[in-house]
Amino acid sequence: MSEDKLYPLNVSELIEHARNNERIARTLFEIEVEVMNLSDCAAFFDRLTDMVRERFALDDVWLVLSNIEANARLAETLREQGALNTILTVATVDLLRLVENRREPVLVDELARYRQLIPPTSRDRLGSLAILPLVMDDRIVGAMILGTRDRERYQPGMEFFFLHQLAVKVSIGFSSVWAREQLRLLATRDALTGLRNRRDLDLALPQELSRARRYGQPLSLLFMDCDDFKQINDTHGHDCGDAYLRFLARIFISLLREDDSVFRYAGDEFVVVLPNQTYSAAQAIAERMEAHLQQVPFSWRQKALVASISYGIASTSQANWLNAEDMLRHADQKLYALKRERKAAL
Ligand SMILES: Nc1nc2c(ncn2[C@@H]2O[C@H](COP(=O)(O)OP(=O)(O)OP(=O)(O)O)[C@@H](O)[C@H]2O)c(=O)[nH]1
Repeated sequence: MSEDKLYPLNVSELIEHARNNERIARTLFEIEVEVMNLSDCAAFFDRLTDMVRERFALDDVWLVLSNIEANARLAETLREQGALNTILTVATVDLLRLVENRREPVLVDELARYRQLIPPTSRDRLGSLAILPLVMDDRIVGAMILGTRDRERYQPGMEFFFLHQLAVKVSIGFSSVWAREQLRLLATRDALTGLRNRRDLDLALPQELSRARRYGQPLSLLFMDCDDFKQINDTHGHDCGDAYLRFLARIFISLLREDDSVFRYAGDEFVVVLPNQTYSAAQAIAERMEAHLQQVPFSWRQKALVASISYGIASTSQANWLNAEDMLRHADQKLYALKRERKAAL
């Protein structure tokens, strides 16, 4: 995207200039159409940076996010969704200083000062940059950066009308894909623990079951419930109960594999879906969780509370479940049978 011929001197140059501008405008429109309907942030960002790099013959295009609190969720979402292109994180003060706190593109051909905005692998090969501030909710939250080996291509003081247009389109596009993403998160996540919620389990479990059937693989699930959770609330307060549930969620996630999923089913009940795991593997996981909770107490205001859970297992390696509800009900019944057994033994 070169906009260096601002005042052509003759008619043929003027026509060429107009044609060039038309080409750029068309390309920008094509990029906008292509990325407009992408529904997740990583797909939006990957497609956008690939297209900008290809269509404008750039050497590198990447995203920089400032380290403000609001970006942590965005960065995590991009990571979870497996964004393939480079994303750098920089301190907000540094970013604002380097883009001079402006919402317009910054063109630079002296790169030393901007090193922290450039991926290490590109630092020694680029000659100039166009830094396009990314604005969300009226705040500069990052930048999309266009890098080229050509030192002449982006120079301070150059006209940047189309780059500015691109920056605005990127900001609007990113804001709307992120808003859609957050709506989806609100609908599928439990607000207290950040785990997937029951509604998401209702969608995911039938899919996992039919996938397991199709590929002839086992599928197991654990239905888990905290023991005497009401007593924790009653003795230490609701805040402690909330923190305890968040603690459990972190422990469960840390002990599971990437393919496994944990859901908060209700109050103090959790469901773990274990694709490709047999009954005995599920049993081993549940025992590992119990043992871990015995060893790592939850600490609340200098007190160590030992969390304990009961669980029930349902597995396709034991029965040929016709549907997800039956499987879930079976695991729930097993859980309560174990609870009764444990209480009777006290
Ligand atoms: N702090 C907190 N408490 C919750 C939340 N959701 C549900 N609860 C409480 O969880 C408690 C669950 O109590 P019970 O179902 O009797 O379970 P329990 O005390 O663990 O008893 P057993 O399951 O028989 O061991 C209730 O007191 C609910 O008020 C929450 O989000 N935060």
